[in-house]
Amino acid sequence: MTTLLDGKTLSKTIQSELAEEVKVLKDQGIQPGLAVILVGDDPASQVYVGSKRKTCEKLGILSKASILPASTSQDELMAIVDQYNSDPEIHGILCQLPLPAHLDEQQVIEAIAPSKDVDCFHPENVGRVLIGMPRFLPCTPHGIVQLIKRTGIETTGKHTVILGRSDIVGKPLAAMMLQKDSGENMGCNSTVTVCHSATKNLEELCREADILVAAIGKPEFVKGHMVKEGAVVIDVGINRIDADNEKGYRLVGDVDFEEVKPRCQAITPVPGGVGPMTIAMLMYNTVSSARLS
Ligand SMILES: Nc1nc2c(c(=O)[nH]1)N[C@@H](CN(C=O)c1ccc(C(=O)N[C@@H](CCC(=O)O)C(=O)O)cc1)CN2
Repeated sequence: MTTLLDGKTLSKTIQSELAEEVKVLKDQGIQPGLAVILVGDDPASQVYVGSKRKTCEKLGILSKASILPASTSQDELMAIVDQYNSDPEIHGILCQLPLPAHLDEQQVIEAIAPSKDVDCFHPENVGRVLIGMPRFLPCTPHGIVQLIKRTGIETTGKHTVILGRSDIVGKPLAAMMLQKDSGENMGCNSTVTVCHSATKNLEELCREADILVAAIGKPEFVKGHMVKEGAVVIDVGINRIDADNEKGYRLVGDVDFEEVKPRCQAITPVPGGVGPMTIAMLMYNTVSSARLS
């Protein structure tokens, strides 16, 4: 029997825990607040920003948003970041990615005060994760580790193979899976291999994985023959492919779910796997930031 790693349900459990913590903070006179910046009209980004705002409301977190046109200039965007940096009601700031092509994402990321960088994208916070002294943990990798650990899946001594070397998922997840597990730091004591577009023996490496994480943005790339019997498969991909339905698309992951599922010990679905965990861990960071303020 394959275990379904149900991120939708686990994210609700984590949200309930956080709602309790928000109540405690409010009793102490601390109202957690998150600022979300969205530039342009990318439909998927609009969905994610909407979910972030709704989740804040549900948890009792103050949410402020700057929804800006695609024509916004770098200077205008930087001014908004500055404004939130000095806003005492705001403990977390995020700029939804990707930004329109004319804007410099890295400059925006580096302008966010590290103490309010709840995405954990600022170089200072990325560096802290790398040396095992995190202020925040990056949301998607942290969501993956929570899904694995709270299901009771062993990570110590296991071989984790990550497909994709993005700054948001592949690289920080590699650091967390590699990190020595010392109880509270979300380290996993795993042996890690990161595969990318120039990796030669990618299929062979995938077949060696005890834990296989697909984060390459290629619809249904991982096929049954690439997965070892009894592996744990984590699908980070959220790809919209054309479909003859009301929405005109359906979501598929980077894993061919039907082919891979029968071979696995456990697998995340898409939708309802890693995606909802990303938002839960963003809320976790916002509450932590308020607690630290
Ligand atoms: N500033 C950031 N930008 C982006 C991040 C991020 O963490 N910070 N990650 C992704 C987008 N993302 C959050 O922002 C995100 C992606 C997917 C989901 C999610 O819940 N997906 C659902 C399906 C939703 C749908 O219908 O499309 C699921 O998988 O079940 C949440 C957040 C890139 N940008």
